[in-house]
Amino acid sequence: MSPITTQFTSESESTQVPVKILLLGSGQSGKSTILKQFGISDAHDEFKCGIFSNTVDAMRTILEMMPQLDITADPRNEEYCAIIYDIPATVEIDCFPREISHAIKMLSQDPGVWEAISRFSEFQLLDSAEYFFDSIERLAAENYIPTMEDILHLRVKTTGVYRKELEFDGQALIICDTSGERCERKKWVHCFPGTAAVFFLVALNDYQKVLEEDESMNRMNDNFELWSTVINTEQLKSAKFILLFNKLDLFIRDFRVEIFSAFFPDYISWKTSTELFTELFTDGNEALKALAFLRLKFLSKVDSEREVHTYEVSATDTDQFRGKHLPGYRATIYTVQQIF
Ligand SMILES: Nc1nc2c(ncn2[C@@H]2O[C@H](COP(=O)(O)OP(=O)(O)OP(=O)(O)O)[C@@H](O)[C@H]2O)c(=O)[nH]1
Ligand SMILES: [Mg+2]
Repeated sequence: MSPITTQFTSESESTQVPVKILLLGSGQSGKSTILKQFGISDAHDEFKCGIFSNTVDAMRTILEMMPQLDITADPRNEEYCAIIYDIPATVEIDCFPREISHAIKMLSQDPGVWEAISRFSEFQLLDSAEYFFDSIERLAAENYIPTMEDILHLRVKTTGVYRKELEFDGQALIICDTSGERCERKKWVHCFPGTAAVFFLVALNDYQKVLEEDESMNRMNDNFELWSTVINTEQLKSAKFILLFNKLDLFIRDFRVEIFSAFFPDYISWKTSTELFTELFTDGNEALKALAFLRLKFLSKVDSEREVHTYEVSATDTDQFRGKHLPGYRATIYTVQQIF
């Protein structure tokens, strides 16, 4: 049995007494994606429409941002830009018209579009944009049925609180998935009574982004403030806390030490002294050093008597969730199932 459920089971009178778990964290930290890992076991047709809208919306956002970023698309792709612009904003399609999928395919090969994607920190771009663009031919196939991986990449903003009852590893659980958007966080308080554990999610790549609802606020700073508030909340004093550092795949893929150290000016001196005095960093992976630093930053906001478990995950990674070891990752990385 996994570490968290083992604790709950030994403490609760019976495995049939449901254990209440809250998923908290800022918008897009991956709360609903974690929950999907428990709720969906197979491919599902009903997610098609959302996947198509995510794909079209992401391409439209990029095209709309390109003039502001001073980037132009290849003039030969103008007709494809026009096709994307012509799709009504609220369109609900459950299969990709050939014309649209072809336009997305051609545009996703445009160097201007690539450049805009590489400057994702300057605007609000869906983390799954590249995943969907890379999969466009498969998504547009006549007999397409979304895979588990597609569904995990789908972004649907949560509103209010979504409560799910399930049995996991023989233990009855009630999982409350909340909305992380600032204006929705006041609703969290209604879920606090009876909470056994809080899973607080932080998207590791947030240091490169600003909030959608307040573009003057860096998302990592918002995470620090939110974490300090939540961990010190009186009504959650007896709950166990699990700090989940999510989007490890994107953090490692996009890690740039100069951006990270510009955001955390004390990082380089910390790294240098840690390298001198410990053997922690023998594998030389820069992103994992930064991860160790971030973990300390978050834990520094916690009272010394308080126990907090930390894990790093990629909530969309089905290979990881099948328990495979990923090369270059530390052996201590758990799957979400293992953590529960
Ligand atoms: N690549 C990658 N994408 C992720 C990961 N976790 C979540 N995502 C994507 O990030 C987006 C946001 O995830 P959600 O689970 O909807 O985030 P949330 O915390 O529920 O957001 P709100 O409902 O707005 O509070 C989705 O498109 C997910 O597919 C991850 O570990 N890696
Ligand atoms: Mg959600």
